[in-house]
Amino acid sequence: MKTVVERYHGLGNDYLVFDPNKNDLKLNRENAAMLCNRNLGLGSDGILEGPFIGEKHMSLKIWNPDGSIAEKSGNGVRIFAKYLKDAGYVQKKKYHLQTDGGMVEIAYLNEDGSRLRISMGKLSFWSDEIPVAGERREVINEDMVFGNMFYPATCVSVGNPHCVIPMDEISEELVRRLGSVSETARYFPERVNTEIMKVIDNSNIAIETFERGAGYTMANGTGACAAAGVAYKLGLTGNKVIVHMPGGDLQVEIDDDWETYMTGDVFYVAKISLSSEFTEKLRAL
Ligand SMILES: N[C@H](CCC[C@H](N)C(=O)O)C(=O)O
Repeated sequence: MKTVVERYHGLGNDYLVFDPNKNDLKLNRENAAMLCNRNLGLGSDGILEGPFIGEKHMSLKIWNPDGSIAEKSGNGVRIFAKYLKDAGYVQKKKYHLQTDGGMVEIAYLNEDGSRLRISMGKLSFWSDEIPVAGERREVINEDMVFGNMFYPATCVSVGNPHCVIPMDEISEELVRRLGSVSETARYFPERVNTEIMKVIDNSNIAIETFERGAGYTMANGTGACAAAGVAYKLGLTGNKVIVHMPGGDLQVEIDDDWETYMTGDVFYVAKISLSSEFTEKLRAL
C-alpha cells in the first residue's frame, strides 16, 4: 500500500496531513520525526494525523517535528479543516473538532475552505492549567530568568503552553536565542512555546515565535492567540487585534470569558507519495 501524505501551510507554518484511513503505516515518535526531517525526510513543522472518526466528533493527533505530541495547533486545525473539506469528510460549514487540548469549532468563510474562523477555546492564565511550576496563581508579568537575563513573562494556556514576553523590538535572532533557553526552562514541566511581542497600537501586535518541539517558525496560530490574550490582559490593546508574523497575519478576537477566535488562511501545496524504500525505513523505526 503506497503511503501518501498531503502538504499544506498556514502562513508559512507547514504541516503534513497523514490520514490513517488511507495509509497502513503506523506513526510513532521516531518515524514522525524522520518524516519531518528537512534533510532525511519530507521536512515539516509537524504532522496532523487523522481524522479519527468518533461517535460524535472527529479528532486529530498533532505531532511536533521532534516526535512529541502537541495538544493543539492553530495553523494545524485550520489546515486540517481544509483537508477534511478537500477529502470530502465534511459537508457542513460549521462543526466541532476534538483536539487533545479541547474542542474547537471550525467555520469555513469561503467556498474552498481556504479561509476559516476557529473558536480556539478559552485562554487560561492559571499556573496549574498551563502548566507553570510553583504555587497556583495567574502567571502575569513575572520576572523569569532565561540565560543570564530577567524577562517579564506572562504565561497562558491555549490548550498548549505559551510564554509571552512584551518587548520594544523583536527579531528572529532574539526569539531563537531566547526560545532555545525558555523552551526547557525549569518553570515549565511540559516545556513551552515562546512568543516575543511588540505592541504596535491598540489593535495591532507583531510577534516572533519559537515553538515547543519545533523551534523557529514563520507563524504560530496558538501563539498568536496567546500573545493577543496577553496584550489584552495587560491592557496594552483592545480585545480585537491583528497579529503580524513573518509568514502573515491572523485576526484574533477575545470575548468576555476569554473564549478566543482566530481567523486566517491556509494553502494546499501538494499530495506526496512516499517511495517504498522510505516507507519501509519508516516502518522499521
Ligand atoms: N509546537 C506547538 C504546537 C503547534 C503550535 C503552532 N504551530 C500553532 O499553529 O499553534 C506545541 O508543542 O504546543
